[in-house]
Amino acid sequence: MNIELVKCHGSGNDFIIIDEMEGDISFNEDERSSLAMALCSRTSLLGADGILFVMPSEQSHARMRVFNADGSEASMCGNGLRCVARYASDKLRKSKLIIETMKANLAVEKTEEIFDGIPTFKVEISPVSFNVKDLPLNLSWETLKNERIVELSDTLLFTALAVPNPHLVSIVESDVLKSSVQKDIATLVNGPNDLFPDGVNVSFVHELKKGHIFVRTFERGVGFTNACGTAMSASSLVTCLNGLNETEKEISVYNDGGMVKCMVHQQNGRYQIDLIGNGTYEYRAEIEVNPADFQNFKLVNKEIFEEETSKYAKLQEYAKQFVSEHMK
Ligand SMILES: N[C@@H](CCC[C@H](N)C(=O)O)C(=O)O
Repeated sequence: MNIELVKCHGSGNDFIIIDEMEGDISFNEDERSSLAMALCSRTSLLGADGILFVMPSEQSHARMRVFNADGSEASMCGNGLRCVARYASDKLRKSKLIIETMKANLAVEKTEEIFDGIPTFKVEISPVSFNVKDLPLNLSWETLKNERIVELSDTLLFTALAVPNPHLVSIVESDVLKSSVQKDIATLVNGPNDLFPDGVNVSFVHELKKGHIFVRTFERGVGFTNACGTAMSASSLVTCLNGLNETEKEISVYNDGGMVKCMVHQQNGRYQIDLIGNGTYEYRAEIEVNPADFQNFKLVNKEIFEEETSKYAKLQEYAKQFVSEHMK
């Protein structure tokens, strides 16, 4: 069979978009997982952090399912939702849409450019829960906010939250950020362990200056990525809870792949975060696959979006410069 795809990224967190809207291709659950492992492998002809399947929805304009590079399915993906927002808004010619995800129907919209010439999308990140059961995190307390987990570190303070995929966030100094501590902790909680039976995305956050933070994430099912949208949203909320930032005020979130903006809203005791950033097309391609052997797929053609890539490089350069000037 032949599959047409679009390679897209949000802050350098890159995805293969496969469109199942028309019903001319579809996969069973094992095939989706095997396809993700085969196409996302960095040694393959494509390579990505995950696959985004765009499907028809009965209640929304489209449905997104996200599979990590290791073949596991995640309940949400913030950078991926911006990519799907771009794809679906181009396809359906609508600038505001609702996208069905595993646990919620989320509002997305094309918005003012975050940087010159960069197609920009605002996506809703919700629901948010601090209940450890929702990650799940096996602790006897109901929530974990700025607490030690002695099995992981004697000194760091962690906050656990589901947005609704699971996140463990710690605000750290730059020496900790530059050390191997994050990798060691993330490897532990994403292997066989009693605390996080389903694994967890682990983020270290560093304040660059008021209203500007740096976030690096080790993603469940992938490893370190250039950025993780749900993690940057969760981290922005954690900085508000810690008094570093304020709700209803824009927070610039820098990452290894660029920069996004987040705004945390609180209404009737519930949090919701706006994640605003690029949805950049890298290329369009067609592959030929044998469903019994996805790994040996052939690349039939590839059309690169040079202009988008070069415009995005300017944003990346700006973000890199800002981080190097403000990292204490
Ligand atoms: N990169 C994504 C999150 C993808 C899913 C995550 N690895 C998980 O397993 O929860 C984002 O931008 O949010």
